[in-house]
Amino acid sequence: MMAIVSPSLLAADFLHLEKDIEMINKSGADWLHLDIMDGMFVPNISFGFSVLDAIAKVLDKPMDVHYMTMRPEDYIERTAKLGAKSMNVHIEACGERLPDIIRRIHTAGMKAAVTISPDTPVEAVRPYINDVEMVLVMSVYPGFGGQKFIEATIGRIHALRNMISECGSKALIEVDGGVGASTAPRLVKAGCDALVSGSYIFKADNPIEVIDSLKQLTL
Ligand SMILES: O=C(CO)[C@@H](O)[C@H](O)COP(=O)(O)O
Ligand SMILES: [Fe+2]
Repeated sequence: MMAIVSPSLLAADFLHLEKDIEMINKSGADWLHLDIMDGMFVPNISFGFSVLDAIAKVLDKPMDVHYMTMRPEDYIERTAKLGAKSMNVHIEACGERLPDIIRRIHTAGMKAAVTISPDTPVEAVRPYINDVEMVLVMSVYPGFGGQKFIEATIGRIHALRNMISECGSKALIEVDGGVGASTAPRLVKAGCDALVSGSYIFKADNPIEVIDSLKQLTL
């Protein structure tokens, strides 16, 4: 099976977003990854619904929305209205509200992904592993694109892959941060199903070729 590729729009040219969305539509990308930040959960602010609404009108690919916000549950219905495929919420932000948030994401018709930052033990997702469609593993500290990949992520992916098979879960594993030529093949080998990649794709001379090269990585 080919790797799922989800380019992260955070690294796009925000003055010419339409051009980048058209490139994504033409490319072999499976999803488009959209990073929402609130300046509280992470020390940065990205973009909000006015931008998401505009993108939804021209995008042909499913939206993979990554909420780096303290209260992602306040935006479940609006995210579903956009037509988003999945909503990724951080376990560190949701705490004991997580089971209810997962239920509400499902009721709104979306897939739910539980997301873990680099310092959160993989074991923290075990209670939810049979309730979510995906686990998003951060391989950088959330908040900014273009950071260096944290090597310990490879071992975390192995551990998560084992947990998923032990529990008979169907959850996909997605990884986000510093994914590029030297890290992607090792991540896929360790058990990742889906690769989020921002700078490596959008800063390339030929992003469509880069997306294809990531897709060629077989699971
Ligand atoms: O969620 C985030 C950052 O918080 C990511 O989605 C980044 O946007 C990935 O960018 P690169 O590390 O691939 O440049
Ligand atoms: Fe992200």
